[in-house]
Amino acid sequence: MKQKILLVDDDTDILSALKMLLISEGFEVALNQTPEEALISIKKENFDLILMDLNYSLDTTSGEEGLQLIASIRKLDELLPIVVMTGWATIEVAVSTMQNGANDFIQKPWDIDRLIAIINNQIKLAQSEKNSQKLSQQNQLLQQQVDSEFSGELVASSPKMQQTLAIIEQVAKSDASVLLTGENGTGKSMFARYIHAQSNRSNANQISVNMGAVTETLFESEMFGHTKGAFTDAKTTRIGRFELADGGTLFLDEIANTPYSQQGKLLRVLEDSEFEKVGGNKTQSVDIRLISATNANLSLAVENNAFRKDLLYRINTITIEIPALKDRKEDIILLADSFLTKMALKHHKPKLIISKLAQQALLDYTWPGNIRELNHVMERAQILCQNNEISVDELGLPELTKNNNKISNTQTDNESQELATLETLEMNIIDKRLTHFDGNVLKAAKSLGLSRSAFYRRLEKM
Ligand SMILES: Nc1ncnc2c1ncn2[C@@H]1O[C@H](COP(=O)(O)OP(=O)(O)OP(=O)(O)O)[C@@H](O)[C@H]1O
Repeated sequence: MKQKILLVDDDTDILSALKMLLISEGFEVALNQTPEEALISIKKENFDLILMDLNYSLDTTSGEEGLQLIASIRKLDELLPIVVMTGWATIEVAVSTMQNGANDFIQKPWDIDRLIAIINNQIKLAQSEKNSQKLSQQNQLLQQQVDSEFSGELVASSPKMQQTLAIIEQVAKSDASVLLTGENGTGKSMFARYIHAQSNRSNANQISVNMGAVTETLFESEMFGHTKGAFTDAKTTRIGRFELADGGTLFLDEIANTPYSQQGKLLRVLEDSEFEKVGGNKTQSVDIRLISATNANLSLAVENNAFRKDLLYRINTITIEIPALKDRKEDIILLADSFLTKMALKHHKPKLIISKLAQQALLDYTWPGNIRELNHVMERAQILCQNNEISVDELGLPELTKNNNKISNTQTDNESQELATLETLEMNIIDKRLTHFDGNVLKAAKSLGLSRSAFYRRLEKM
């Protein structure tokens, strides 16, 4: 795509000469004769650079109008390169324009090679500044993902998971929108990452958004970004998640929790692949592959007017149900074992083994919290284990805890059993509420008198 330069000068001869020169150098060019026109153009269109005069009204030489224009452009966009031209260059003027936010300065009549070199340099610099802003935001998000999630190998040996994996691998290479459904902790986020890694976009980033954690008021700013000054706290331009995911994959987790009032906006961007930053009126194009996940029944949510039907059709080109752990028993011991391997490596300790009885207990349990719960059970067992073999008691599984009078001879054991019981109670209540409210975190949290973040903290603990 050609780079676009806005030329601002009251002298039409200069505009024509520069236009010819820049077009011959491969740029696209737009022309304005006044600062007012220039500001309107900049608000409407994306430019890669502004090349501008300092004086506009007849007989003025103060440069005041130009300096004001620079300041106004900077309020709209901190990174847009501005190169100033003037016929009476002095050091003071140069310093003053730079202090007001211009990036470089050239004297009229211009030296063609120098002008082109300045333009190319400034465009490159701005581009790399934009990229580094984008990268640092992407890094932050990716770091959060890496910190919060198990990054071990994917266990999927059961016939059910083999079937699911075959579909996932087939779908991954296409650009189709994928909706992953399944209970909490079944691995939807993990499979979203897997799909991205297997896709043709794997060299670009996958950006995740937990839709349940985005507040209604900040929804647009979070998703589409905002311009500097768009609202009181908008001190700098912010890049939204759509823009960060450009060229890659956008993963919308807990999609059922998208505030209803924002669903129309989300749909529009998904359909048009275009959006505007909050406070800006320039349209930006974006190229993303969408993966969404939910543990809610979205068709029911549509019937209850909690989820837009048209949005559902847009996100569910392919729906893949990730089976609950109780329906893929063949994976349980393999998963438990892989968690133990990972923990042993992490803590530089010998790997523990699981006794035959403990293995049977793991197979008999129903795993309402699925793989996340299994991970936590193994983590706790690793801490409580007295020797190198995990016993049934040390698993502390809920049913066993309730009926077991024989265990807990030490005080530590007693405490951990009590903790297990409380955790279990809490987990059961949270699970029931989530099922009752069809996976709607906000409603479930409210019904328990908890804030959304307090509820998420507990979910995370589970
Ligand atoms: N097949 C798998 N092999 C190994 N680990 C897995 C597998 N599936 C899930 N996990 C691990 O289980 C945990 C829960 O998985 P994940 O967060 O992907 O579930 P989820 O379905 O997205 O949960 P939620 O609905 O609560 O967001 C993570 O630590 C993940 O790494």
